[in-house]
Amino acid sequence: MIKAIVTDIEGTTSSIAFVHEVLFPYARERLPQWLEARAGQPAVAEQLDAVRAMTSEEDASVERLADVLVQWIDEDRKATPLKTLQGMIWEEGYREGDFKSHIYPDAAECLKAWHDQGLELSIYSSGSVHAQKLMFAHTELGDITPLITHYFDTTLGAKRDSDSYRRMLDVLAVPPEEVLFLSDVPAELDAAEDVGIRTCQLVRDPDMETGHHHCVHRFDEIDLDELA
Ligand SMILES: CSCCC(=O)C(=O)COP(=O)(O)O
Ligand SMILES: [Mg+2]
Repeated sequence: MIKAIVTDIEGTTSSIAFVHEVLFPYARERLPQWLEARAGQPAVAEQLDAVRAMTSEEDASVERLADVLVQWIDEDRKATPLKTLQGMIWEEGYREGDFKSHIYPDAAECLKAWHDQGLELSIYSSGSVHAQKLMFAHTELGDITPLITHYFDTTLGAKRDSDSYRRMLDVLAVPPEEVLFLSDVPAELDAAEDVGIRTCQLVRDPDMETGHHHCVHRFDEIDLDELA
């Protein structure tokens, strides 16, 4: 019986277009000036040092690091310091009312119904935990955060690495066969399946790559008994 559900965000609860056409450009456009103004703040300086370490450019200027980070945005790199900085910039966007986040109505409705049935709901995204909380607090359909227990990001490990799901199970403290992971990316589902987690692929777009996992188009097509 499924007792805990963990869901991906981009392409699963929320549209890829919102992430790639609203969030990423918002951060990309502001990042150079934003960094120049805040590079001395400890929380920002820590991330810039992490980028220096990752690129082996120990003496890189803030301007150089901004170029690296913009390139990482363009390559959709899931690097933890980039994701942390993006979350800080998006916080300003949400606060200023520049955008609200997208969530598919079927996802919002099912998360609410599953929560009301007593299932424990968690998120696993490459976006930072801070960015995830902002995203679910500011959806077009209201604040979804009261439904969510755990948030996992790349500090857990990469989403295509089975060890990340092993660590997740330690936190969830639920046997793997009682956990369902939802994602639009077969490689992420493969990694979860490797440790015994049940899987279901969201295929929001007919052109999506599929694997051998059970597929649905919407959350309300998910039959928890069938997947148990
Ligand atoms: C927290 S919303 C921003 C999502 C994001 O930055 C991203 O890279 C999407 O990754 P996901 O693992 O949700 O596909
Ligand atoms: Mg995804």
